Amino acid sequence: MKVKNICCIGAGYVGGPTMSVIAQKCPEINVTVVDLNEKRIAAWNDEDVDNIPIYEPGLSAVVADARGRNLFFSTDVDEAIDKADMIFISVNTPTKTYGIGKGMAADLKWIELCARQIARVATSDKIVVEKSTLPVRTAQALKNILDNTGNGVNFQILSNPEFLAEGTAVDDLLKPDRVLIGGDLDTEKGKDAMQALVDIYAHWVPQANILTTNVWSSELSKLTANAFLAQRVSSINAMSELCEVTGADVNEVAKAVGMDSRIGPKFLKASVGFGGSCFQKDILNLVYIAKSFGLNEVADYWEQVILMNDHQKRRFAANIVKTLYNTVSGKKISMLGWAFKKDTNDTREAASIYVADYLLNEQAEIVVYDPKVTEEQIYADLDYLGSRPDEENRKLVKVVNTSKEACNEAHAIAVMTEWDEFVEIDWQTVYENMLKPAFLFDGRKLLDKHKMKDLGFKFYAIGN
Ligand SMILES: NC(=O)C1=CN([C@@H]2O[C@H](COP(=O)(O)OP(=O)(O)OC[C@H]3O[C@@H](n4cnc5c(N)ncnc54)[C@H](O)[C@@H]3O)[C@@H](O)[C@H]2O)C=CC1
Ligand SMILES: O=C(O)[C@H]1O[C@H](OP(=O)(O)OP(=O)(O)OC[C@H]2O[C@@H](n3ccc(=O)[nH]c3=O)[C@H](O)[C@@H]2O)[C@H](O)[C@@H](O)[C@@H]1O
Repeated sequence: MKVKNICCIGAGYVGGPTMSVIAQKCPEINVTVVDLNEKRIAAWNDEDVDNIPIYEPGLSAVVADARGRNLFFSTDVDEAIDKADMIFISVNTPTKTYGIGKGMAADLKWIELCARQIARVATSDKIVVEKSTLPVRTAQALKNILDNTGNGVNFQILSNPEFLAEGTAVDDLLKPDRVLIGGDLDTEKGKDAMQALVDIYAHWVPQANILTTNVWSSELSKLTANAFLAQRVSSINAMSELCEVTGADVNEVAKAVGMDSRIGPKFLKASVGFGGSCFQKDILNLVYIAKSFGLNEVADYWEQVILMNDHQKRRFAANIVKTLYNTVSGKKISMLGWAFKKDTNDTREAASIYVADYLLNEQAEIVVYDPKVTEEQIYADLDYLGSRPDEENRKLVKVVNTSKEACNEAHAIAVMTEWDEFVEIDWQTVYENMLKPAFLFDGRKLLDKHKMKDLGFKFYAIGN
C-alpha cells in the first residue's frame, strides 16, 4: 500500500523533527503532527519559523520548507487519526513516579491513552507505529487494546524506534546509521505494513541502511543501544576518577583506547555525567524489565551504569566544595551551560541541575549562563528537585545573559556544557574580574589546562 496521510501523536523533540524531515522528503504525503499541548502547537505554527518550540541546528529551515505545504501542526487529534493511514505514536514515556515500578519502570499511561483514542476514532484500517521508546513487548499490549476496543478495523503494529541525538537531530535524521523497523514477519498484512514504512524512508535512506526485524527485537534494540552508549560514558567517567589520582589524563587515555578499531573513538568523552531525558530512564526501564523476569545479575550489571553516573555528578560538586576550603556558603559560583549538552535548549536530567542543587544545599550563590535556556526553565528545573522553595531559589540563583556577567566577581566557575563559545571566552579578562584565588572547574574537559594555569587560575578538570 502507499501511505497518503500520516498522523503523529506528540509534537516533542522526536515527533516534531522526525515528521518535519519525513514531510520534507516525501512531498506527496500529508503529515499532521498533533499534540494536546496548545502552547507547543501554537509555537510550531508561529509565523516566525525561528520561534518553533525546539532548538535544533537546521530544523527551522526544514520546517519552513514543508509547513503549510504537506506538514501541519494541530491540536485536533481525532481528525488527524481519522484521516491517517499510518499513525506514529511519539509521546513521552518517562520513568514512573508512583505505584508499582516507581522510579524504574516506564510510565505508559500516555501510550495507552493514545491506543484507546485511536481505537475509538478509527473507522478504517491503520498502521500504528511505535516511535516512542518502549519496554519490550509493548506492541502486544497495544494490539490487545486496539483489537478489543476498536471498531473492527485492522490494525498493524510496527516498532520504529528513533535514534536521533538532540543537538544533531536534523543531520541524524537525514543520514541515519540505520532505520530500524520491527513488525509481524509471519503474515502478509504484517509484511505489507513494514514495506509501507520502508517505502517512506527509502525516499532518502539507502535500502542497505533500513533494517527489518521482528517487533520484539526492534523494541529491545532501542533500549540496548541507549544502554551501550551510556555504559561507554560511565566507563570513561570511572576512568576519569582513576586518572585524577594517578596523573594520567583521561583525554589521552580515551584517544589511546579509541584508536583500537574494535573499540572506536566515539562516546568516550569524560564529563560531569550524562544527562538528557533518555539514558537514565531507558536504563532504569531495562533494569526493571530484567528484574521482572527474575534476571537479577542482568539488572545489577546495568544499574551500575546509573550508579556511576550519579557518583560522577556528586563528586564534581563535592570537589568544588572541598577545593573552596570546605565551605561555599555565601560564595558566588558561576555555572556556564545549563542544558544537558550543547546545541539544545533541553535541560531534562542535565547534570547542571544536580550540581546546582548540591551547591545550593551548601548555601552557595549560583549564577547561571546558558545561550539557549530561559530563566523560567532554570527556576522550574530547580523547583522540580524540591530542594528549595520558589522564593529561596530566586534569591540564591541568578540567571544572566552573558558569560562575562556570570563570571564577574565569582569565587569559582564551573563549565558544565560544551558550548563552543566557552572556548572563545576572553579568559584573561575573566581571571582579572574574579575573586582570588580564581577557581575554574572544567566539567567537560573543554579548556586547555596549561593555558588556564598560565593565566593564573587554580584549574581543576574532570580526569585532569
Ligand atoms: N528526546 C530525544 O532525543 C529522543 C526521545 N525518544 C523517545 O521518544 C519519545 C518522545 O520523546 P520526546 O519527543 O523527547 O518527548 P516530549 O515530551 O518532548 O514530547 C512528547 C509530546 O507528546 C504529547 N502527548 C502526550 N500524550 C499525548 C496524547 N495522548 N495526545 C497528544 N499528545 C500527547 C506531549 O504533550 C508532548 O508534547 C519518548 O519515548 C522518548 O524516550 C527517542 C529518541 C530520542
Ligand atoms: O533515545 C534518546 O533519547 C537518544 O539518546 C541519546 O541522545 P541524546 O541524549 O540526545 O544525546 P547524546 O549525544 O547521546 O548525549 C547524552 C549525554 O551524554 C553525554 N556524553 C555523551 C558522549 C560522551 O562521550 N560523553 C558524554 O558525557 C552528553 O554530554 C549528554 O549529557 C542517544 O545518543 C540517541 O541515539 C538516542 O536516540
